[in-house]
Amino acid sequence: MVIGLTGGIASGKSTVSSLLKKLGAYIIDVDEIGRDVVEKGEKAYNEIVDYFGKDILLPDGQINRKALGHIVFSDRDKLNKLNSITHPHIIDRVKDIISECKSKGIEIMVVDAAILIEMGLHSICDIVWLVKVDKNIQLHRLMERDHYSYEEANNRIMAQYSDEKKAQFADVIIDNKGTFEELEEEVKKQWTKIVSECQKGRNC
Ligand SMILES: CC(C)(COP(=O)(O)OP(=O)(O)OC[C@H]1O[C@@H](n2cnc3c(N)ncnc32)[C@H](O)[C@@H]1O)[C@@H](O)C(=O)NCCC(=O)NCCS
Ligand SMILES: Nc1ncnc2c1ncn2[C@@H]1O[C@H](COP(=O)(O)OP(=O)(O)OP(=O)(O)O)[C@@H](O)[C@H]1O
Repeated sequence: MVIGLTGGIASGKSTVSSLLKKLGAYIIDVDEIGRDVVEKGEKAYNEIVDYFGKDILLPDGQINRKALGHIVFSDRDKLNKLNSITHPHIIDRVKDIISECKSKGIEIMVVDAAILIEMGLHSICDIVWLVKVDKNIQLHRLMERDHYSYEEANNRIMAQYSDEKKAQFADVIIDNKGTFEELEEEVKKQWTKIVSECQKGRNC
């Protein structure tokens, strides 16, 4: 069973995936893979430097993610370019990890990605969970967590599909407007359903 876990930036996906990890799921963190594929020496690195120039490099030659983020989240064409360079490598790696997990007999995998649907990764998942959150709460949590200005936070939110659009692809919707305890209770409830489906032999 491959669960696609999506939701806008700062909706609470990492919080949900830590709970799922404790419950026994194997977590595939797509942000982490995205960081790996742009490391110096990795496949996407040269293409990014060729297109964006050496100004986006740190003194040690690594990509300055803060600077690159600043550029792409305020210019849609440049974000599309960065996506066209990085996404094929990220998708390949996610598929490889899923195959490896399956060959090791791991039963429940979670693909945690804010832009799971935008990347088309939902098509390789058996079920999609959406963590949704009211935009004002999202803005507040994002500005607090990453110390972004209102404009920076809003640009990042606007670079992703809305919850309404994501909901069209979701099998399960978790509303994260409440407390951590309420979120944990909902995650456990959904987990119990998945485990019972697996025991009945569906999707697993
Ligand atoms: C633009 C970059 C350099 C900014 O790096 P930074 O360290 O500041 O952010 P980080 O990678 O930790 O991402 C933070 C959040 O931004 C959002 N985000 C990241 N990339 C994108 C994108 N291409 N489109 C929309 N939102 C995105 C996600 O919600 C993510 O959780 C980096 O995000 C990047 O290389 N993105 C392209 C690869 C990608 O799509 N990764 C995300 C897969 S889910
Ligand atoms: N129910 C909640 N109540 C209060 N704060 C919360 C709740 N859920 C998550 N948060 C906080 O909101 C912030 C965003 O949550 P989290 O990091 O899990 O989001 P995310 O969807 O993984 O973000 P990203 O897309 O950037 O990876 C964090 O600071 C987290 O502690």
